[in-house]
Amino acid sequence: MTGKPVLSLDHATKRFGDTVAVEDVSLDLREGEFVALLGASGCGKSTTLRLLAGLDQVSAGRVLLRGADATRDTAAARNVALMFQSYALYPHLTVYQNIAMPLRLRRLSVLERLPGAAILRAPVGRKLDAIDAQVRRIAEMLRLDPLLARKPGQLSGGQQQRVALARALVRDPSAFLLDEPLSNLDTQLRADTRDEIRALHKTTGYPFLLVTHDQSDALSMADRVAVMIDGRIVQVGSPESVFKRPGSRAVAAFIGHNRMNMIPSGPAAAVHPMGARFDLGIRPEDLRITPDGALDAFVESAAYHGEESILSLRGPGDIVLRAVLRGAASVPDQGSRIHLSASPEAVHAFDIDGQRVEIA
Ligand SMILES: Nc1ncnc2c1ncn2[C@@H]1O[C@H](COP(=O)(O)OP(=O)(O)OP(=O)(O)O)[C@@H](O)[C@H]1O
Repeated sequence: MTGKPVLSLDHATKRFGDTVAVEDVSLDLREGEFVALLGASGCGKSTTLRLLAGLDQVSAGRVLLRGADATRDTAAARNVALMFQSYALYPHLTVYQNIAMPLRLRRLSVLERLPGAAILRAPVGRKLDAIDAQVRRIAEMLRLDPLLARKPGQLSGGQQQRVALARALVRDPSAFLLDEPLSNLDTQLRADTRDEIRALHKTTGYPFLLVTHDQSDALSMADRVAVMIDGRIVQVGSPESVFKRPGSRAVAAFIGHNRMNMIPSGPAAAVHPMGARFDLGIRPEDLRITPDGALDAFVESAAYHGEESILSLRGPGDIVLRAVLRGAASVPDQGSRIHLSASPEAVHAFDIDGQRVEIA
């Protein structure tokens, strides 16, 4: 990664009473990059984001802004843009007024915000002109210009989302943090908004941090994925590396639409020689039915899902396995015996502590 760090956590820990929400987390958000913080519910993602934004203070460790200690800086001084899943627009204000609001609060005094203030004093007029130019620039970028006079109630969900994005961006933030921005959206809108956020990242060049529990969002949108489990970041890497080379059993189990099969050492030797010493993981979609496959299994059930079929299997030593058959592959009968194999690069090995062992 080439860019300089813009916003960083340096060995940050956050406790709430006896609960350790975030433990010894170090993470850089660099110039122009898109990072996804991925983890299950309650693992500490939102707290991490709040620490970066300055909405919560670290219990230990530091927050850095462009390399300088910002641990005690207020949220306003860090100027980080935030977007949450509920985008809470002001319902009584127009789209234009919603987008302009952060700039009015920041640049105008209480008196200057009164209606008619611009007529009385020229400097106020100039400030309002500058705000107007900025609002129109952002509105154009997000294709909101035809909607500026509407109120939020007169917009679709996706349009409201774009207004919220515009309002967050208008302040020219140091970084843009998004907390589950897609979770309230239906499938189509979700796909569109994903594209929208990706495009926005490209156009603006701000560092983006997306907090999500959804691996598809993380893998499809980010340059780097940070996987968080129980308050710790356990692996950071490209989407491909996190998926193809999970650093631990826990990451392997978390990433992938179908949970990775774990075959204990011993029976696992049927699949790969390393299985004599290590537990082996194989994704259900990487198991193939082949007449000479070394892994015997009994078909307990087969569920047809249209594009794929999922087999529930019982393997040697009564281990439970799943296999995903794609496309036109013929589905074996319930109660039959089959033979399975996997190519060596689809086999992951884990030691007794659950850490990845390279076997290639
Ligand atoms: N203000 C608080 N007081 C006490 N405990 C808290 C507080 N905020 C968070 N926690 C606890 O810290 C842990 C991490 O919470 P956090 O909201 O960061 O998780 P998350 O990964 O964002 O979860 P979700 O995806 O469900 O939003 C949880 O156990 C939560 O109960």
